[in-house]
Formats: sequence, structure tokens, C-alpha cells
Amino acid sequence: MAEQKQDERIPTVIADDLHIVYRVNGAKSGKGSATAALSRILKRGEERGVRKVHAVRGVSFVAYRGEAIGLIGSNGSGKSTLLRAIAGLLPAEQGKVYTDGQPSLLGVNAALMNDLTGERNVILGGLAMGMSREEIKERYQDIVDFSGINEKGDFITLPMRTYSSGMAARLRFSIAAAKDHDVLMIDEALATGDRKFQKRSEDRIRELRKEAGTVFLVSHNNKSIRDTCNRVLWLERGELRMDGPTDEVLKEYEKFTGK
Ligand SMILES: Nc1ncnc2c1ncn2[C@@H]1O[C@H](COP(=O)(O)OP(=O)(O)OP(=O)(O)O)[C@@H](O)[C@H]1O
Repeated sequence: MAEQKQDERIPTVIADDLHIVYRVNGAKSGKGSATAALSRILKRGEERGVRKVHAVRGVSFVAYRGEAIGLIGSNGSGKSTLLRAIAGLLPAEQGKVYTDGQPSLLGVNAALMNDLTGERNVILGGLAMGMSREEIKERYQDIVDFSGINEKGDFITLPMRTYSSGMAARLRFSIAAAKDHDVLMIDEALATGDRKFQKRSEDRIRELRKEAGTVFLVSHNNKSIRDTCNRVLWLERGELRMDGPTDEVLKEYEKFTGK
């Protein structure tokens, strides 16, 4: 498109006919005849006792800098799998994902250490995201303030195992949101935390978006998606059912779910 301005529409993530398949150990059933077992073994590509879950099926899209993209769909439709694949954590069975820069995945299960204090986790989490010690030091107080962990006492010096799941999720979000990301992926982080924290997170996502990154947000909360995202990808059974402006996609999705 020759008339496009150069500083606009810079692709950050390209998924091209992406297929992700999980392989799960364990036969469907310990019972069954020897013939059935044999036919399973002989069936091309299917090892004995390994089941395949085809979680993402032929998904293609291009994400651009400055976009905040919501991923919606029923339980098990492949949203988290797609995020993990974009983050490079899952190999593609078929197709490809191209990313510009290192995507950072911020999930409620992001690996922080339960036995370490919040304070140590802020440092470790920052280092894991590629921040320097100096940067972490500079932003430490902002991270703690943003998380609201210390609002009801000096929790940041306690091990994370003493936190409620909401507190832990808030800390994870705060650590990840402290850095400017090329591509930031958030899995349900906004579902936890109180209203005040949700509002802070949404504001921060908008800022990150302005700071030229691309944000992906997986959420079952249509309001969070509406307030945060300009575009939505709707997955069902691993397939991309719709890709478009938030309002248009949510309208169809709400018809589908009856909400
Ligand atoms: N580690 C795994 N091993 C095997 N199968 C998996 C694994 N993770 C997910 N799946 C399967 O892949 C499919 C997609 O799961 P995924 O978690 O991506 O869906 P989701 O849309 O994020 O779901 P939810 O909204 O419930 O969080 C499901 O059928 C799920 O059972």
C-alpha cells in the first residue's frame, strides 16, 4: 500500500496458518482389545499411548504496532495456547509465527518463586524480562506502589506464598508492566484484583499501547476487552472465527454466548 504513512502499520506479530498440537502421554483407556491397540500403534503419526490435542487450527493474522488485541472465545478454544505459541513457548506443528522483538508473556502462572519475598521476586522477574539491575532499582518503588501489595502492611518483604492469589497476580502484572514491551501478552491478569487495580492496569495497557508496543489480552471479561482493546480475535475450537474491531466482534460473540 504505497499511500500508507511509513510510521504506521508496522507489523509486530505475523501468524501464518498456525497449528499447535499438544501430545499427552497416556492411552485413551487401559482397556480395549489387543487389535485396537495394535491398530493405534500402526496408525500413522500416532505413537502408542500418546494422545494429540489439536489446540490451534490454521490461525492467521497480522498484528501491528500500537494495537491492543483481545483474545476471546469459549473455555478451551485455544486462547492461552495461541499466546504461548506467540511467545515462542510452544512449537508449531504446521505454519509459522514471526515476531518483531522478544514477546513477553504475562500470565497468572508466570514463574515467580513462592518461597521468595515479593521484593526478591520483583528483582528476579525484572531480570528475567531483560531489565538491568539499575532499571529495576529505579522502578522498584513504582512496581510495588502499582501492585498495591503494601497498602495493607509490609507484605512485600514476606514470601509470596503468604499472598492471596489476587495479590500474587497483581504483583506479576506490575512487574511485567514496568517495562516497555515490543509485544506484551497478558493472560487474564485483569480478572484478578479489585476495581481500583483493574483500572490502573487498564490505564497502563493503554500507555503501553501508546508507547508503540503491541498488547495481547486474553480475557473472559468483555468489559475489560471493550475498555482496553481496539481489535479482537475470536477463537472457537482452535479456529479463528472472527477478527475485527472490538465492537463488531464482541457484538457477534455476545450473540453467540447469549449474553
Ligand atoms: N499442556 C497441555 N497439554 C495438553 N492439552 C492442553 C494443554 N494445555 C491446553 N490443552 C488443551 O488445548 C485446548 C486449548 O486450551 P487453552 O488453554 O489454550 O484454551 P483457552 O481458550 O485458553 O481456555 P480457557 O478459556 O478455559 O482458559 C484445550 O482442549 C485444552 O484441553
